[in-house]
Amino acid sequence: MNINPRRTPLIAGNWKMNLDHLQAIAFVQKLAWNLKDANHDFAAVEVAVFPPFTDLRSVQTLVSADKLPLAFGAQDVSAQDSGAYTGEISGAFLAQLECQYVIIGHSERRTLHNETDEQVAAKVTAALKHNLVPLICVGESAEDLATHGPSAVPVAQLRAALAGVTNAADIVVAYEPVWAIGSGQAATPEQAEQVAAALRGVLTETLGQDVADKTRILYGGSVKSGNIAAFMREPNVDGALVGGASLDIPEFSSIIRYHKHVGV
Ligand SMILES: O=C(CO)COP(=O)(O)O
Repeated sequence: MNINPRRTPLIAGNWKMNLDHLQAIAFVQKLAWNLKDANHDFAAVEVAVFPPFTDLRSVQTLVSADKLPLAFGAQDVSAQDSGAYTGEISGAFLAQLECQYVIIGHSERRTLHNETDEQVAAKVTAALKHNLVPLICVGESAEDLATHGPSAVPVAQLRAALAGVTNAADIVVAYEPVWAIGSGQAATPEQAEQVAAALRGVLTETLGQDVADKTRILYGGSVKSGNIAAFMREPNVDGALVGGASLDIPEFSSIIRYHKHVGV
């Protein structure tokens, strides 16, 4: 288990394009009750949800009114602040909605929307400008893995994403191998650790030891309640970015409470 006191584990749920704003309210309420009933210690394992843009105002209102100990964020952000960018969402708007985090460079953005490393870097800079913590996603495809080995592509993607980051910024990195996303075939904990260690090396190189020590690196790709504990035992894995399983309250709650039900 990760015992680095500088890194609070983070379990994050990326809802992708699921749950409308009414469903989001019911879901977040139930998730919070479920975790409260289970006496979840939010200071020991942080929980964040990433609903679609159209849900964020509803989630913010609920979290704020009921003082729920849940963090939330958006699934993407514009590199621009404002102007003639139809369909884009400014980091300023997300900050006004009290989003703490924003996912940047998810593989579905990179592959389905041809998002480049340069665009990812510009979005990271924009997020930091608006005091949002960028949750930077990196990961190799099955072809990349066969051609370049396990860490070359994620390492290059992270270097590129940090191009405009100069100071000791608050960031989170998620290693999500493309072949493991939604496939039911998760990486092994050893594979995740190998890449996470290489990514921490990039953080040390670019932002210094202190930032590298306190930055959380998550694993994502077919995380379930049955495999989370093994990932969390790895020294460089500080949490998970969960897709499908984050939409099932008992399952997501079980992932969040990984140390209870499997005795890590
Ligand atoms: O893409 C993911 C989270 O961002 C992972 O998705 P799954 O957990 O559904 O594999």
